[in-house]
Amino acid sequence: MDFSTNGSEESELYHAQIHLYKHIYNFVSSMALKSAVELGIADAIHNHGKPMTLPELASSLKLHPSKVNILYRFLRLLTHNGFFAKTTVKSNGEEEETAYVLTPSSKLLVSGKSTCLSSVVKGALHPISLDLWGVSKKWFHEDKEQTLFECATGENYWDFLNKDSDYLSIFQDAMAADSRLFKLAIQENKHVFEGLESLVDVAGGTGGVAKLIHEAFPHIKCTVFDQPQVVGNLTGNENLNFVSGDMFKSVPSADAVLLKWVLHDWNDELSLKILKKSKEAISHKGKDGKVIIIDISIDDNSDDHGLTELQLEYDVVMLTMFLGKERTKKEWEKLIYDAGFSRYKITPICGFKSLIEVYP
Ligand SMILES: C[S@@+](CC[C@H](N)C(=O)[O-])C[C@H]1O[C@@H](n2cnc3c(N)ncnc32)[C@H](O)[C@@H]1O
Repeated sequence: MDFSTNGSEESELYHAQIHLYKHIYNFVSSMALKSAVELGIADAIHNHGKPMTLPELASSLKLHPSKVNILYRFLRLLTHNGFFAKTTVKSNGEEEETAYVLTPSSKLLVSGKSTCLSSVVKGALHPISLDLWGVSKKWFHEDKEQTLFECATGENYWDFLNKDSDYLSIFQDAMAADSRLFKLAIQENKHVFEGLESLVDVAGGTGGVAKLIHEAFPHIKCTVFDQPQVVGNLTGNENLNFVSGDMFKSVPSADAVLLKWVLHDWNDELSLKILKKSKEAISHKGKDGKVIIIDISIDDNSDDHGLTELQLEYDVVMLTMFLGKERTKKEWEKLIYDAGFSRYKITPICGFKSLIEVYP
């Protein structure tokens, strides 16, 4: 050992080692979660309708008997991580047996529910999302402005996505799932949409969010604006229509522009272009038009370590996939004022995101 230790140095050393090892092996927790989703553990427990013992779970998942102990070991980690909880049930012989129940986190993995986020697990932990990290050293040393994704695959993410229909649908499912949770945020922030007669959801994907707004405010004329390959074949109705185009060229006119999970994909220069096109789109409303941004606003002063960690992880995901970024309040303010808007209001929503109303 390089340095002599007294009690407190030893304790610091061991704490540091635990801290380091925990971060080295964090991926095991992510992968165990992915396995749970692929096996359908949350669905099995949910469908069982009562606490489920290990043999019951293994049988429902149709696992070979040799895998029951492996399932137990995965469940032990996932239970420790808060995805399942243990209780006891009495078996036929009145003997007490351990059984598993869902927790609020694993309830988010139950298929068919409007709050199901399994597709986000599948998308974020897909081999395509993980393999790129293998070239990160090369990426750092290359004198080329490109994403880690481009460095790994030779293509930008959107081109790649549009060529691989299986991966495209995983991506769209993940986006749609994330958007469904937005329903709660709409209910809690009705005032943001009240008084609007029209809204265009720019880069709105397949329209998940616009449909929620349409349900909550049927009188608002909603337009979903996205690339031709995303919305070209979609049909809507009188108050929900799909328009294809390029948001860097122009944005359809409306009382409000919604940019949900969009600006974090782009660097400041391109985000500024999108914001300026959005400002043009609401110009007919004068001072009454608004742009509604849903994105992360990093709070540097937050004492919620887990929340900040998640926001900073998202930032690195956006950087590596798109050269995009998650922004602090100060960075949002600069971008908003640089785009020519005069005021803004930030409201935290959905736990880790923010709704930013921006006015001309
Ligand atoms: C992260 S997704 C956001 C989807 C949606 N807003 C949501 O929250 O579910 C980004 C979207 O930007 C769209 N997009 C990318 N480049 C675009 C462009 N130049 N014009 C319009 N949409 C674009 C993509 O097709 C994709 O649907």
